[in-house]
Amino acid sequence: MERKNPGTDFSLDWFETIQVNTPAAERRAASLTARRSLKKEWQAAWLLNAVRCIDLTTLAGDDTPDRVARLCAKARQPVDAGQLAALGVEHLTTGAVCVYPTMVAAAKRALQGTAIPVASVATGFPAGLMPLDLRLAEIRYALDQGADEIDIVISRALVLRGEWAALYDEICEMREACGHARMKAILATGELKTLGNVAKASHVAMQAGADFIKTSTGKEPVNATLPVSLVMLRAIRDYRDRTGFSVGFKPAGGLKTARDALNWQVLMAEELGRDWLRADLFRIGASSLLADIERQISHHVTGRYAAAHRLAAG
Ligand SMILES: O=C[C@H](O)COP(=O)(O)O
Repeated sequence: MERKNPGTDFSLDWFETIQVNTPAAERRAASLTARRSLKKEWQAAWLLNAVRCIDLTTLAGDDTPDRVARLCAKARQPVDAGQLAALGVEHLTTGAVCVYPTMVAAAKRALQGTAIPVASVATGFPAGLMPLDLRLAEIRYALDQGADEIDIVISRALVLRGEWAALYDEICEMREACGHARMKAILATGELKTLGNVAKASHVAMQAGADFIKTSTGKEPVNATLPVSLVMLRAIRDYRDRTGFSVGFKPAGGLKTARDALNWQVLMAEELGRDWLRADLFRIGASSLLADIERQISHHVTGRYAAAHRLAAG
C-alpha cells in the first residue's frame, strides 16, 4: 500500500564519525526561517498542505472513544467547506489520526469509508521502558485493532550508552512486528543529550527499516525544534544518497501555530526539496495546531479572524 524502507545491514561506518556543530545548526535553522517570508497569496496553499500532512493526535490519559470520534470528524473535515470552496479546493483531510492502541478501534469506526489512516503509538509510549516482548506484543495488539501505521519509541538508554548495534537489533524486531504497516521511529530527541546522538540514532533507525523518523513524543521537556529537525533531515538526505530510498520525517510535540507549520515546511523544502512535502514523506504530529491554521485560513478567506468558539478544539 505504500513505500517501504527495506533498511540495510547495520553499517556503523555511515555515522560513527559524525560530528554536529551545534551553533552552526542553530544558525542555519534560524536563518532559514528568518529570511523566507512567504508571499501572502501562497500562505493559504502552504497551510492547506500542512493540514494534509497533519497526524491529528490525541494522546491523553483521559482519552475516550467519544473524544476520538470527535477528532476523527475533524480529520474528515479539517477546514470549513465554504472556505475550502473559496480557495478552490474540493476535498481535504488530515494525513492521519494518531491515538493510543486502545483507541484504534474507535478511530477505525469513525473513519470508515475514508482513506485516512489510523496511526497508533506503541512499544510502551512515551518512555519505552517495558520489556521488549511486551513492546512487540503492543505493536501486534495495535495492528490487530486495525492500526495502519505504528509510531514506535526507541530506547533512549541504548543511545546514551552508544549501544548502536543493540538499538539496530531492537528496531529491526519492531519493524518485523509491524509487518506491512508503515513504521515511524520516535527518537525522543529532547532526551538524547547531543545533536550528534540525534544524527546517529536517525541513521540507526533508518538502517533498521523505519519508514519515517519522528522527533518526539510530545511528552519530553523539549520536543520538536528546528535545529534537531535540520540534523534529522540531513541524515535522511545522506540515507537517500547512499540507498536511493526516501525516508519520511515527522516533527511532533509543541507545534501549535500556523507559523510553525510554515517554518517546518520551509525547512523541508530547503533541505530535501518540495517533493518531500507530501503526506507519504512528511507528517506533522500535533494535537492543537489545526485550530491556529483554521484561524489563519479563515482570515485569508474572509479578511477577519473567526471567533474562537467557531474553530476546532482538535
Ligand atoms: O505525536 C504527536 C505529539 O504527541 C503531539 O504533541 P502536541 O500535543 O504537543 O501537539
